[in-house]
Amino acid sequence: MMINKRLIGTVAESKKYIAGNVILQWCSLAANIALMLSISRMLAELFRGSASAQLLTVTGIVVILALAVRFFCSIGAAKMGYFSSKAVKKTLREKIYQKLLRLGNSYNEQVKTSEVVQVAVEGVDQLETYFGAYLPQFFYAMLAPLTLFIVLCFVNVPAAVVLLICVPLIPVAIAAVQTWAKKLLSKYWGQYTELGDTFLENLQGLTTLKIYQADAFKQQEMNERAEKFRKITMKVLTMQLNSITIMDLIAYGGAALGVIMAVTQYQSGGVSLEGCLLIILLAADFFIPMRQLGSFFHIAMNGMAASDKIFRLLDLEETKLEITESFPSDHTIRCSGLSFSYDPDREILHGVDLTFPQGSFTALVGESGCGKSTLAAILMGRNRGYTGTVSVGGVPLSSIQEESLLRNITYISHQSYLFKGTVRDNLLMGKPAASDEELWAVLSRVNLAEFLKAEQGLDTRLLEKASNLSGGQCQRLALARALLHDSPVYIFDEATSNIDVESENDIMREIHELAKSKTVILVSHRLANVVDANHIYVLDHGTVAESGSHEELLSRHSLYERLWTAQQTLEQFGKECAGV
Ligand SMILES: Nc1ncnc2c1ncn2[C@@H]1O[C@H](COP(=O)(O)OP(=O)(O)OP(=O)(O)O)[C@@H](O)[C@H]1O
Repeated sequence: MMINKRLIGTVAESKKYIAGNVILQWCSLAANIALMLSISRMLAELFRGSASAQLLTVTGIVVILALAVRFFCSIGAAKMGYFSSKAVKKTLREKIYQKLLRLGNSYNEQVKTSEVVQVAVEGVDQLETYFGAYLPQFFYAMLAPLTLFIVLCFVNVPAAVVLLICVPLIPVAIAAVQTWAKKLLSKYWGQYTELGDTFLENLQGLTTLKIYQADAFKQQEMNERAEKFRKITMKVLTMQLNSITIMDLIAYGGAALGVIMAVTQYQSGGVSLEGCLLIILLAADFFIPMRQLGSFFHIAMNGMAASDKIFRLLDLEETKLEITESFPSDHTIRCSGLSFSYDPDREILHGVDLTFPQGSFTALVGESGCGKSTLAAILMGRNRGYTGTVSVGGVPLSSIQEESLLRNITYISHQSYLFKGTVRDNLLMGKPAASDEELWAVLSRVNLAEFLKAEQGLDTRLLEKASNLSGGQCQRLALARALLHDSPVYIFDEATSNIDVESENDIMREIHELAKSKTVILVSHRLANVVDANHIYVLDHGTVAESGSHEELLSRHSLYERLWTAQQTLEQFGKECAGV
């Protein structure tokens, strides 16, 4: 009945709160039994006309005491539920976070970021109710009917037996609905996320939709999806309401049966008037806990689905612990027979051999989709499932600790991430101890100092993803941060794509400057940027088509020369058009 031992074991701390919750609910039940016992005795005496003032006083005291116990117990139980939920949220979110840290740089190979966010936020929230409400109710729903059965056995055994037998009919009814409900719920969640994705995409691309007047069509598409979702939501609600009706029928039917039993037993002299009244007053209590459990059932189902997702994430294979090597001082990088595929049936790199000597300036060029960025991601430790060897100073890349690798190789792509905050905050990520003078010096190198001086200097605020800066300014700032990082190896992956010529020239000038003292790997589709490289690898469909210096490659009259001529013609044409 949806009790996941592994899940409970994972949040062991919650066990004591669940136990506390059950004990408090049980105390409340005991107080209720005392209350009903006292009331039924008083009613019987009143009926007989022999109620004494003393009995009325004692009943009054018992009523007040029992109500007070019930009040404090229900507050206590709610508190226990809260503590248990708190422990679950804290423990599971910490575990997910630690797992992500252990998965490291390459976590994206195994799980999508959106899934991690969904699991860590919504998934954990769903388990909060599972631990805080469903689990305590599950145990209490077993304990309560047994307690009442024992008490009523002292009053009248046949009535107690009939009531106890009727209780399991509720879980049987729940189990009958479960198989159908599971299928329906998984369909419901599928449509829910699908609708959410479409809605978000259309909202983000609204300007584009307006430009191409495709918004009406997209609206119609979204309406159709929303209508499908409405229908399935109604189905889920109908299923939930129907199952509640079935449970109510069993619960109140069972209680009515108990009442009938009590009355017939009273008529046949099998039970006293007090006993008969007590059975009538307590009959409903036999079923209420199980009925309550039934209404938590749907929450528990969602909790189970969420826990499956959480464990799938927690069970992902991790980087091996024996990875202990530091980044070697000789940082010549060698790839030999390197092959890589994202999908098993489509190989992207086919056994390439490349060398990036220490202190050299090497370029990777080739047509779009030939595998340049894939190679850069392998060198950064983001793509791990390769075959062949990649080594740094003779040490396999896979045995170098990720932290050490990232401290020694700085990667700058065309979409460098800048965070919301000040320019200073972003720059200090590169070198936390840097002084303001150092920050200004590096900003001057990337030609950003003047612009920032006209703003609020280092305290200039950046919006999320630096949306208040131009593309060129973002890249200059990202380069400044990378220069502060001061690592022996730099990889520039199309770092000057989609930016203005002036920014491109500034950035390229700095890259050339950097190449005098560091190992620089430059991935670029624009060949004019790689003319000065010591060595150029030309990739073609995942293989090294040719390599050499710019002059050597031109003299071969092969692929490089063809790409070079095509680009030169295009750029010349562009200049002429601009001149006209
Ligand atoms: N995450 C991914 N999953 C599956 N396939 C991918 C993934 N990333 C890239 N690819 C595929 O791998 C091939 C090489 O992509 P890569 O980004 O390395 O090329 P590139 O040479 O850097 O291209 P560009 O110059 O256009 O950036 C492409 O065919 C692309 O479709």
